[in-house]
Amino acid sequence: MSGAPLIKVRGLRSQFGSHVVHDNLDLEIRQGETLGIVGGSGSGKSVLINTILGLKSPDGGEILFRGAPMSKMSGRDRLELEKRWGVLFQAGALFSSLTVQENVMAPMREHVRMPVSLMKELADLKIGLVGLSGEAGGKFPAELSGGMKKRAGLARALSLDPDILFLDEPTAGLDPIGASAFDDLIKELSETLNLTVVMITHDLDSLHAICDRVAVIADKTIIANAPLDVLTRNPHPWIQEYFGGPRGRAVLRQAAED
Ligand SMILES: Nc1ncnc2c1ncn2[C@@H]1O[C@H](COP(=O)(O)OP(=O)(O)OP(=O)(O)O)[C@@H](O)[C@H]1O
Repeated sequence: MSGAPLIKVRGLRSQFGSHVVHDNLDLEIRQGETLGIVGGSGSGKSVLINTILGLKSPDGGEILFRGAPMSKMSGRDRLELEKRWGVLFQAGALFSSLTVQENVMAPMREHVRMPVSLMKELADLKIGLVGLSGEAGGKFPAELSGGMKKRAGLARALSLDPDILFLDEPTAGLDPIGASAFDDLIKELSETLNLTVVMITHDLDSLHAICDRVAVIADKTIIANAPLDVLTRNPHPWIQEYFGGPRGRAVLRQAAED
């Protein structure tokens, strides 16, 4: 279920030296939706997410949160806001020297004051929520499979009960069964926790399985942002090539049968 605009990117320009990545890019993320972001390699998907997250400053344009420019927020308001955002980066980025439980507790230690026993309890709750056993909580990242690492990363992203979840290629590196199970998990969590999900992905199955809308980056801007069935009728050459290839056609055939 999606609703009012939550985040608006308006006229974004991003560049590194003379290399312009985004030029006059507009994007709207709606409350409660799962938005997929696709685009060729190097088209600026990660830079876009990093800019929304405040890890990179816009070189032009602005990011609005519930209508308010984020650049004008006080440091304190910004920090409060960021506590409500969960992020799962591409590599999972777990601390290798900490157990899964300690990894999930890390954002709590940084942002909230509560007894460690309560943090442990909450961390175990999140670990269960992503489908990991209690035993996994005591393991170190190196002892986990790729799929388990992703789940542990997701549990950490959920640590502070976020409203918005940013996922950078969450199913990359998983086998098709693992990827499909992870898609199901994200869908289930977004529905039960009423999350807004913004997800970079190259995975056509994920786009079909969980995204309400899909935004396409090409030519330094968002060229389309629509539900998958509408998007695939867009004549832009990149969209036609992406969705019209053999893998794209297979997913769309499946979508038509569902
Ligand atoms: N810190 C940086 N310094 C210089 N250039 C950068 C930096 N970060 C990103 N870029 C450049 O910005 C462009 C967009 O990068 P970005 O990582 O957003 O692409 P992407 O669409 O996420 O690609 P992929 O699908 O391959 O992960 C690339 O040309 C990249 O080289």
